[in-house]
Amino acid sequence: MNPLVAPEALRHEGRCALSVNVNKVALLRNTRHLGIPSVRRAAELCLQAGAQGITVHPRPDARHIRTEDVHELAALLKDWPQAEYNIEGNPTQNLMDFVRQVRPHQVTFVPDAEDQFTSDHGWNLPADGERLRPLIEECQALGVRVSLFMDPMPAAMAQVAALGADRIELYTETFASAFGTPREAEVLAGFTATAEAALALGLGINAGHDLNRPNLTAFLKAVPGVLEVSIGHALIADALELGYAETVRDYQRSIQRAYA
Ligand SMILES: CC(=O)[C@@H](O)[C@H](O)COP(=O)(O)O
Ligand SMILES: NCC(=O)COP(=O)(O)O
Repeated sequence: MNPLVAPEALRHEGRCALSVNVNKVALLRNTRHLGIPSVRRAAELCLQAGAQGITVHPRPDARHIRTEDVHELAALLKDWPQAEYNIEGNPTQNLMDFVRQVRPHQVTFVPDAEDQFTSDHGWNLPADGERLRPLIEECQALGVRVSLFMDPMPAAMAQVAALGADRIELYTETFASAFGTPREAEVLAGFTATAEAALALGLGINAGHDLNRPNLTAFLKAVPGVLEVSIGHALIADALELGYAETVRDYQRSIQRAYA
């Protein structure tokens, strides 16, 4: 069992849950027909080490996470009742089938094109809003929390709230690329202002994209109320050197340092 407390309990402690994105384990696995490295085993080792959730982003071209991975991880997560399953994707493409079949704890709507290299922008509201509204309602009717992937734009938070979404996921690439440069403080201020606007409207806050061990503490110190970070690329790269367990523990230490 997960030795740490559940994400909802963490919220009350003012701490942040770590959801490990295992896309890149699948990417490596898919270069042979041998089934290694195992996505399921990677997720299990991360949960055993104290991760509070698993994230996948099954892209339409199945370049990494495949349909069977989504189902296998859903089965695994049933053995981890305190951990959360977060599925990311574009609800106008393949995402809703997964939501209907698997009913994860959370779905993150991301406005990616079918052949997107990697996610690189948030939703454009209100332009995309009316397409999203019925899909948000359907997810919520299935008991699935909905988070919208958003750029750091305080003024857009009212549109998110008006759509009835539960959370935003702050797209953090601009912070990651500014980290350690003279632009860092100014860029972080935009994230802080967006989080404050979201909190004032009762929205929950997640964050992700290019977060890593060096930049995570600074982000969480500056941005209030972050309930969950989903981290994949850097964390799996670290795990190639350190192993999953030591890597997850190290990211947890980075999170703890933000609230020390
Ligand atoms: C939604 C998001 O932030 C992405 O980071 C995404 O989940 C990663 O996708 P890739 O692993 O395909 O780059
Ligand atoms: N939602 C972001 C995510 O799951 C992982 O992004 P990255 O760490 O792979 O950039």
